[in-house]
Amino acid sequence: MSCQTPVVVALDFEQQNQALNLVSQLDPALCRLKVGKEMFTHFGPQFVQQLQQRNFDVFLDLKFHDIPNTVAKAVKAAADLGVWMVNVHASGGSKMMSAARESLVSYGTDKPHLIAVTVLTSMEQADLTELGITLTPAQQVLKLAALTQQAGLDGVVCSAQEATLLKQQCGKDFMLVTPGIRPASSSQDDQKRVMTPAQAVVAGVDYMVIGRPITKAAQPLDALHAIVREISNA
Ligand SMILES: O=c1ccn([C@@H]2O[C@H](COP(=O)(O)O)[C@@H](O)[C@H]2O)c(=O)[nH]1
Repeated sequence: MSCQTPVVVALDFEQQNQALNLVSQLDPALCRLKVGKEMFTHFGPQFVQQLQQRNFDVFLDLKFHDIPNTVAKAVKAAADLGVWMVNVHASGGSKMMSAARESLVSYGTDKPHLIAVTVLTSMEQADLTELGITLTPAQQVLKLAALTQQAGLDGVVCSAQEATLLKQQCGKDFMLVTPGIRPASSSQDDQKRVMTPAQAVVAGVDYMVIGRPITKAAQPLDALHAIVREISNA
C-alpha cells in the first residue's frame, strides 16, 4: 500500500542500527523516509537500498549545488538508485536546475520528484542580511520558487510559513515540501521558520519533513502517531 500521510521522517542518526531500530517499528503506509547528508555520508547508497527493500519511499536530501554538469550527473545517480524524491539548491541557478531536470528525461514516468531548496528553514532575516540579501525570507522564497518553476522542476523545499503565498503564486500542483515542522509541545531546536503539523495542513503543504520531534522522542512511534492524528484532525 502506498503512503497515506504527508509525513516524511528525517533519519538523522550517527549509527545505522539506531535508524533501522526505528524503521523496523514504522509502516510504509504511515510515512516516507528522508536520508540526508549525515547518514548518506556514513552509510551510502546501501543504506538507502535497505530502506527501499522495506518498501519505503526515500527522499534523498543531499541538496546538490555545483556546476550544471556535476549536478545533472548526481541527480541521474539518484534516479538510478530509485529514490522517490531528490533535491538541488535553487540558488545554484536556472542553468543548473534545467540541467538536473534534463538528466531525468530518459526515466519517463519512473523519474524521482525533483525539487529545489529555497531558503533553509533554519534561516531568518538576519541570516539573509548577513549574505547581502535585502529581501525578507518570504520574498526570497517566492523569487527562488519562481526560478525553480520556470526551470521545470516539480516543487520546492520551503517553510510552511510560505505555503499559502506559494500556492497562490505557483499553483496547487507545484509541490511544497516543508521541514521546520514542530508540534506545539516540541523544542524548536535550530529551526527558525516553524509551524505545527495542523497549521501546515491548513497552509496547504504537500509533504512535512519531521525529524527530532519523532526521532528524539522517548516513544518515537507514539510521537509519530500523535502527529498523524493532528494532521487528520486539522
Ligand atoms: O530548509 C531545510 C531543508 C532541509 N532540512 C532538513 O530537514 C530535517 C529537519 O529535521 P528536524 O529534526 O525536524 O529539524 C533535517 O534533516 C534537515 O537537514 C531542514 O531542516 N530545512
